[in-house]
Amino acid sequence: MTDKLLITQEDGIATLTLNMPDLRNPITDTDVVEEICAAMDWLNSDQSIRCAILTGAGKAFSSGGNLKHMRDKEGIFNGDAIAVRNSYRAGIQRVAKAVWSVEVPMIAAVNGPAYGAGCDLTLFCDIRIASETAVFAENFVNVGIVSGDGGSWILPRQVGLSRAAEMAFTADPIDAETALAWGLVSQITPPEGLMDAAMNMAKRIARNPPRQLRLTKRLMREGTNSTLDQVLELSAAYQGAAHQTQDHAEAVSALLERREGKFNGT
Ligand SMILES: CC(C)(COP(=O)(O)OP(=O)(O)OC[C@H]1O[C@@H](n2cnc3c(N)ncnc32)[C@H](O)[C@@H]1OP(=O)(O)O)[C@@H](O)C(=O)NCCC(=O)NCCSC(=O)/C=C1/CC=CC=CO1
Repeated sequence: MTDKLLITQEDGIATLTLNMPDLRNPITDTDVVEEICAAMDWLNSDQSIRCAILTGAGKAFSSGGNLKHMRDKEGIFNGDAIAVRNSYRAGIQRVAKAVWSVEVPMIAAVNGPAYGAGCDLTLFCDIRIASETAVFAENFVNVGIVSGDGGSWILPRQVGLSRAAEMAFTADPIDAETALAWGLVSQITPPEGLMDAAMNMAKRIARNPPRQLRLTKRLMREGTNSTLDQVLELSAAYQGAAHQTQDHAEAVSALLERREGKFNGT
């Protein structure tokens, strides 16, 4: 482990901070990839975690692919077309899959620029809250490459085909106001209020029954690639299980007794 991904946890909320601020938090170095994937595994296995926040240290959320490594054909960019293709599979593509399929709700607290793979990393989270200083750029063509990290799959799902095309073809960054208008973020805050806003939302999520949060997220993920019939079938199965839980009984009692429910994941 290095200190390129900082992890803290409090009251069931994990905060993950990309931590290479001098380079604006690029995310393609092998150790960064491994740390992000390991963190997602941990979020899945630690049932005490109810919600996670992902942010960047310093001025940027993430500058995406490491341009210095690209320039020097270093690390994952070293080798012929086959080698680079395999590096993508073993690297950033695992990050995309791990973040997209992480079981707990994940909020991206976008504290500054999010470029290329950094932009897509925010999109694989469930919710995005932006600082006024956030900008989003799907700027792969501007670097002379394509989005090898699943951006062409996730961006149209988040902003629609037309706006995704505009972002990907122009490579122009969009500011926080535009991101809000396009539905890419749900909230804008002053820079100093960003983490409080993200924590506030995380707490509102984390006060709900934890197993049901994970199942709800899984159903929504399944919904992106399934028919209505398939989702109804799966949700009936999950619902059958949910109705048997103590947390369900506690939630119903709490609502009827006009009090806050206390949930323990059973
Ligand atoms: C808008 C910026 C992100 C931030 O601007 P600013 O705060 O003014 O910071 P700078 O002065 O520009 O930069 C500070 C130092 O950081 C270095 N740096 C910045 N970005 C990168 C990067 N991506 N890789 C390596 N180093 C980076 C910069 O050179 C400065 O270093 P020195 O102090 O030594 O000079 C702005 O920095 C910016 O626009 N950065 C480029 C963003 C970008 O285009 N990223 C690539 C997108 S494409 C992509 O993500 C590609 C892949 C490819 C590989 C695999 C998988 C997926 O993605």
